[in-house]
Formats: sequence, C-alpha cells, structure tokens
Amino acid sequence: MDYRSQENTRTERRIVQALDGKTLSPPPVWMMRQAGRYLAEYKATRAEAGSFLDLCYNPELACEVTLQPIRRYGFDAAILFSDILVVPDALGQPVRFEEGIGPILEPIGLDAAAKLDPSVVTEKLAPVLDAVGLIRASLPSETTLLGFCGAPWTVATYMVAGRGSSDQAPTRRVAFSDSAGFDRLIDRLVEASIRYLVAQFERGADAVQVFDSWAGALDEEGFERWAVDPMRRIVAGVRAEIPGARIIGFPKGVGMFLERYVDATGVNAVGLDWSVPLDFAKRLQKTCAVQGNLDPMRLVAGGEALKSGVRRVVDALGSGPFIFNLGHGVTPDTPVENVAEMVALVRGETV
Ligand SMILES: Cc1c2[nH]c(c1CCC(=O)O)Cc1[nH]c(c(CCC(=O)O)c1C)Cc1[nH]c(c(CCC(=O)O)c1C)Cc1[nH]c(c(C)c1CCC(=O)O)C2
Repeated sequence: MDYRSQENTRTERRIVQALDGKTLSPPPVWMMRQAGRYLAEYKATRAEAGSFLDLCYNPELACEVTLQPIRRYGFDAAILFSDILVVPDALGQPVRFEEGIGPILEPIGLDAAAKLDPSVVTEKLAPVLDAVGLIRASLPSETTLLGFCGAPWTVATYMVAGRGSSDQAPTRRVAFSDSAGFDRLIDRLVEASIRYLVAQFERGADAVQVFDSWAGALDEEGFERWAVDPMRRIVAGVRAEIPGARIIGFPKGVGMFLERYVDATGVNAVGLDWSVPLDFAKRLQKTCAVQGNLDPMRLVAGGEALKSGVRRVVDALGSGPFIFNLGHGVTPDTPVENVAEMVALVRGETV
C-alpha cells in the first residue's frame, strides 16, 4: 500500500474524523478500560499470562486482549492493552500489581529521580511497541488504534508515594517542599512520554490518549505547572516528530480548569469525567472535540439509568465534535449485556 492510500484509509476511521473536528452522527464510541475483568475472555487470557505485567509484556497476549472487546462490541477504537506504570518500570523503578491493593513500587526520592534516563524507554518497552504493530495488523481497517501513556503528574504520584492514594497528599507534600526537584522528575517524565508516544505512532497508533487521572488533586498553580505545562510540552514534542499527531488529553476531576487545559495544550480532544456539566462541555467543543462522560455506575445499573444517561450525553454533545465514552474506566462488576445495550443506544439501534 502506498502512503497515500494508507492515508485515505486512516482518514475514514471515525474517531480520527472526530479528532479532526468533524461532527458525526451517530457519534463514534469506545470505553476506557474496555479490555478488562468484566470480560470472561480477558480473565482467561490473564490467567494464562501469569501476572498482570507478564500480560502487558507479552505482545501476542496483549494483542489478544486488546481485540477481545472489538470482537464483542465493534467499538470504533481499540486501545493498546498496557498500563501507565510500565514507564516507571522501564525507567528502572520496578512495579508489581497486588490483588486487591493495586500497583506497588519502591518510592523514589527526588535525587534519584533526577538521574533517571528517559532515553531507555523505547528499548525497554519493545514488547509493548511490538504489541502496537501486531494490533494494527489484526484490527479491522475502520477501527482506530489508540496508544496511550500516563501524564507526568499522575505517573509521578505512583513513583513518589509507591502506591495509589486518594488525595495524593504524599506527592503534593514533596512537590511543594522541593518544587525545583519535583520539576526535574516531571521533566524526565515529559521526555520519556514524548519518546514513548512517538514510538507508538511509528508502530501504527492513529492517535494517543494521555491519562491525568489525579490532576484534580492539584491547586490552580500546581495544575498549571505540573499538568498544563508538561502536557503542552508533550503535545509540541510529539508533533515535532509526528506532524499533525492527534492527541486526547484526559485531566480527571479538574472542573473549570478544563478550559485553560484545552486552550494551552493544543489537544485535539479532551476527556470529560461525569462531574462535568454538559452545558460547559458544549462550550469546550468550540476549541476541540470532547469525549465522555457517562457515569460508569449507570452502565453497571442498566435500565432507565443507562438509557436516560446515554440519551442526555448524546443529545447535548452530539451536535459538535464528539466521541462517546464513559467518564472513567469500566468497572469489573459491569454486566456484559449492559455494554451491548449502551453501544446500541449510542448508535440508535433498537435492542
Ligand atoms: C491510574 C491508572 C493506572 N493505569 C491506567 C491509569 C489511568 C486511567 C485510570 O485512571 O484508570 C491506565 C490503564 N490501565 C489499563 C489500561 C488498558 C487499556 C484500556 O482498556 O483502557 C489503561 C489505559 C489496564 C489495567 N490496569 C490495571 C488493570 C487490572 C489488573 C488485572 O487485570 O488484574 C487493567 C486491566 C491495574 C491498575 N493500573 C493502575 C491501577 C491503579 C491499577 C489497579 C486498579 C485495578 O485493578 O483496576 C494504574
């Protein structure tokens, strides 16, 4: 296939069109964490792989679990199966995932963080990049392939605290006690993210999403310094290598700061959590596409809560550039039939 015909196939992908600012009816749809424990076939492959990281670093099995939700539901996008914490793992801060707890790392100090070498990530993450190539080769041509990484602030919260936290107090304390030292950690993660995302584009990703799941823990100044500015540098750095690279930002829980985020970073689309009022979301559509924002618990509950929730989001946002998604990841207790119903409702099909 020559470059031009490949370009034509790509631009037909519906999520790519939405990222380019087009209004589509019905809107394209995918779900964060769409490959995961709510699917029996995921649990089977996961058991075969061994640990969660063994699955992430096995290109064939990572490809298999990426495709599982596409086979079942025909989502408009597949998202690479991996985790945001493979980056610290690659940088030399080993990560393990403990059942019922989540990720565990040996907390890193800011002196050690300043010595991290971001140039090792693409080599260390070769199996993940191999998975990107395998997935692209196996996907239907109309399906968009999304790569991703964690935003520097969110990845730093796990590196500094050594595990998840609900308010990020340990990392906020460190960031405000030694802001210059914390900047150096963020700088290393900006560089690692640029290299890693560029490599994902080179292996066939159509677009990438940057997850800033804990951005809502920052105050206005902190948000500007450790969320907005790093993201602006990532967008510019990736586009310097991949001109026109399409990028989705997902700063969760930041409310009114979303406006500043989209203006300053130049993202093609912004992900919205379910707390974002839809009238406010419509205003953002003047600057970029929006993605979201059904409460995942409406999907768990099903019935009228699901129907009215989908209708409300599609009615409000469907008249501008829009990608239907949840406001955060799908949870393991989600009934599979509710996901089928959600997709049908978004597509205006009767169930
Ligand atoms: C903060 C964060 C992490 N990982 C991620 C984020 C940002 C998005 C968000 O806020 O949810 C991102 C992520 N994690 C995973 C993906 C795969 C792609 C997808 O389907 O969206 C993506 C995009 C797989 C995963 N990542 C994880 C699982 C579950 C592990 C398992 O199968 O045992 C999956 C499918 C583990 C994980 N990984 C992480 C935590 C806190 C946990 C434990 C919590 C949990 O178990 O759900 C870190």
